[in-house]
Amino acid sequence: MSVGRDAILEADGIGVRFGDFVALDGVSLAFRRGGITGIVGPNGAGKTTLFNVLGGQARAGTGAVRFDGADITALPAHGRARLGLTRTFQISRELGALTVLENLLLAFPRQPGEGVLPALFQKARVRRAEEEAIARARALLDRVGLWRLADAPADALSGGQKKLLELCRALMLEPRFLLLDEPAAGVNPVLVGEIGDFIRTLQGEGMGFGIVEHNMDLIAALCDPIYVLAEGRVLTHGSFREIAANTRVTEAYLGGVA
Ligand SMILES: Nc1ncnc2c1ncn2[C@@H]1O[C@H](COP(=O)(O)OP(=O)(O)OP(=O)(O)O)[C@@H](O)[C@H]1O
Repeated sequence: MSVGRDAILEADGIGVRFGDFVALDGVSLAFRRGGITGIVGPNGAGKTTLFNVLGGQARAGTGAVRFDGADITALPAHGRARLGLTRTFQISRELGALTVLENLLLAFPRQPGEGVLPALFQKARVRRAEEEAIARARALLDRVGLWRLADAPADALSGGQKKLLELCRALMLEPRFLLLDEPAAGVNPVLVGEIGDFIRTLQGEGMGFGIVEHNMDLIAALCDPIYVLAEGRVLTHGSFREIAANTRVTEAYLGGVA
């Protein structure tokens, strides 16, 4: 399957080493504009490392990353977010102590400082930005049914609610393309379904996704194409039916890359 000119995000020959260990070895893949692309593979295959390179949290030793035709290989994460590319992060212990609403407000992009503005205008501008952030946060929390928990500490949420909060944090940046790191991990099956529905709704609004996930039900329900990573390389890619029928994929999951 070729994504070709439909690609919004592309990785080209990405190589990452940790000392002598090769975590990614010339990985090339493409994410379709407005599509939902899956990345699966056994533990240690390099999926999170690849997401870090795509999101700007880590630099590759070799290769290039392009977003919407622009070379973003050297662009830091906040620069990528400004272009419309962002990713989710697990709610850390520090963020868990903050309320649900505070988590979203912290994620709101800050305006670049304009030091020459008189203090009075600056204040008005900051207040407007705060009001905008609160309105955006409220609208998102309403959508996922978490507004009633706005003042609760994030740590008090269930695993699934935390995943929805992670998603909303990323949505505060109004991305065009979102990388989701294990959106179903630690989530009960009912909420996995709800998270999947929400992703589909966002896709219907024009957003594209890349999803790293071990939950094959969610991958099968949402993703096409799906890339299979094993030992730092792309083993194959295709529809869920195609990769499920590929014996090299089964073997990779059982421990030996064919
Ligand atoms: N900072 C690091 N230093 C050394 N080795 C690392 C580092 N980060 C990752 N690795 C190694 O690189 C390999 C790929 O790790 P990565 O987390 O990308 O895999 P993964 O496919 O996301 O695995 P999982 O499904 O278990 O999350 C692993 O062997 C891991 O131990």
